[in-house]
Amino acid sequence: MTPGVEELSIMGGNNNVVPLLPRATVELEFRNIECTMNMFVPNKLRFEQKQILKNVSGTFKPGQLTAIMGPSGAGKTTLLNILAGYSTRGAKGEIFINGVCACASKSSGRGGARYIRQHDDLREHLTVYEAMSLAAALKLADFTAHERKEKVYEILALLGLSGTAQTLCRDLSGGQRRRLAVAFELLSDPSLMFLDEPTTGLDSSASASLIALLNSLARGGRTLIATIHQPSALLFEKIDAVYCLQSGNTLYSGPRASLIPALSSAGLNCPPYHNPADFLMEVASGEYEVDLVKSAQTMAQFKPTAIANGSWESHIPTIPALPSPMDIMSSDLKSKQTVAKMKQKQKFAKNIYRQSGLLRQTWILLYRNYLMTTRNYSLFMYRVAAHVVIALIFGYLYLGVGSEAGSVLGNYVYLYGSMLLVVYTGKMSVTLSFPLEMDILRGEYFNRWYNLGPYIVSILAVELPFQMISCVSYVVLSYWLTDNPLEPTRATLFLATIVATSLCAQAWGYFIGSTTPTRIAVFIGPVLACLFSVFGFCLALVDTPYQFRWLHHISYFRAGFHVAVHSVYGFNRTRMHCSKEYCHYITPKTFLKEMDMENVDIGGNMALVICTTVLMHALTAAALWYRLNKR
Ligand SMILES: Nc1ncnc2c1ncn2[C@@H]1O[C@H](COP(=O)(O)OP(=O)(O)OP(=O)(O)O)[C@@H](O)[C@H]1O
Repeated sequence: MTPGVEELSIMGGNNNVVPLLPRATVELEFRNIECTMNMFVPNKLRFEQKQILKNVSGTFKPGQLTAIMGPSGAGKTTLLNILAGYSTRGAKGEIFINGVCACASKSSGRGGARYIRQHDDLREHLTVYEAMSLAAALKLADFTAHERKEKVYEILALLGLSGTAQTLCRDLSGGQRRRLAVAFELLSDPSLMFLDEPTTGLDSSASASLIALLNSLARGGRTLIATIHQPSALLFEKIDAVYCLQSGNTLYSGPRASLIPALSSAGLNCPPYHNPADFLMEVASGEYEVDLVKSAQTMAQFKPTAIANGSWESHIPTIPALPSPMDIMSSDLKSKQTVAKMKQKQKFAKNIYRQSGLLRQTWILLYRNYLMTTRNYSLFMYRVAAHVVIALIFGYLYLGVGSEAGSVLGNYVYLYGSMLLVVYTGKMSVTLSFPLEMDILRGEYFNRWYNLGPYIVSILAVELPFQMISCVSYVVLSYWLTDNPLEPTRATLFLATIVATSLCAQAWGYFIGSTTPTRIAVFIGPVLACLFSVFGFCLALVDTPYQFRWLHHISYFRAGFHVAVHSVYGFNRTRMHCSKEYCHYITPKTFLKEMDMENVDIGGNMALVICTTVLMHALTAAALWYRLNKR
């Protein structure tokens, strides 16, 4: 199959047409796709194999909007995910993009495919224009700022979103959210687009306008494939081709216009004035007592020439089609200026939709995070306020214990409590929030907005300072209230240890959040923090059973805590003030000796904390890469 070449244009609101490029059309063919998953059967307490797709084949053509239909659980999303390369677990078979074979089990965007998921996770605190501009900056490296701006406005106009340009994404309606999700991907003008249930949750008018839009995009030469549950007759008319699944088998594959005649050929006659889509779903759900395997075979042999004179669909009202980008261009191409502009663009047609470089991506993502943070600073304020409140409470409970020889154990508990606090806040804030971020990251990464490295840097560049500021606000206040030594070396070392340990816990939080489902992460995080905290606080190394000593050595909590205690009582601190008759720990050295902290290797312990932090971030990056690339 030779890819056709289409010339497209999208018109801006100001009649200033920026021609889009000659774009190869994509024909997608798939053969013998199977999908088998291992499912845990609780009653039998074992895994069993479930075949979700059974040898399905078909072809999706450019210039058409194809609907994958079928009853719930028929395998629509599974097929869409495999075809898009979005999730290919358990898949087998062959997929051909313009005749070039790609293994179905390989997870990657097929032929630059874009995938729009059912849950359009948007960056809620950006306006529509900001979100689009930032996406354009990431995706369109070779466009000038002016061209990008023009293109953003053109696409917003095309999708009927011009009026919402300054609206925050969180305030958009369901239909507008879906259209914005499509708008993001149109920036790079993909030839192949997959949409998972784009109309779910929309009312009939929003669904109609979205399907009309998809139809007009398909007319521009794109191959559009969408899973659709049960379209109304009005929506169904806007669909060009239907691929119907029934329990993992193909029931019907062909033009929408041939559906009813094909069903008739298998003895399944759609009642007059009945929505053909509803009828198809009733057949696929087994409401008619027919052998569906035989019916599917008969329909597969049906030749479209047998279509009746169209009377079967004459009762369906016609929706006026949106002007397609092709139509728009054909009229505007008359302008010489436009042709010149197009020729100029054609020179670098192959690279025009090049993703930005890594440094630029980092910069754009940092700016995006900065914008979102400034709009949603309450979260940051709550976090700092919580640390300040705890500092005041601890400061009040342990007031002045740091300078008093009789209160050394009280101060020891304050130091332990401080360490525990920063470890928990550092870890849990990201352990729980990162899984929410995963979904949106998965979508943007799959659709090639950016690389993983810049994304991680941009996230850490916001989270690290947040946690540092929170820790500093806690330490400064509580350390002062507890009257611990204010000598610069001791105070700085204490602060540095607390911050470093908190950041290490945060790195653990990222690792747990990126590798475990939230339900498991909520207890794995605290359990690990608790386990590590035991070593070094209540349990000296000599008292630790041999089989657990490795935990003592790798515990970042122990390392940080020992340095913190040493910074307060070590470095030959002189005798302390004793307001009682007898103070056992009047010499700080006695206390350190009894706590098995007399010889703390400051450098070694700090190195352990820092290396663990780096290691956990590296493991998080590796885990994320694996999850995003091996789907
Ligand atoms: N990861 C999985 N492990 C085991 N079974 C799965 C998995 N994902 C999907 N399935 C099963 O595969 C079948 C098809 O699922 P799929 O989501 O593709 O159906 P669908 O046609 O899109 O359904 P719906 O319209 O309800 O979304 C279902 O029975 C589902 O339980």
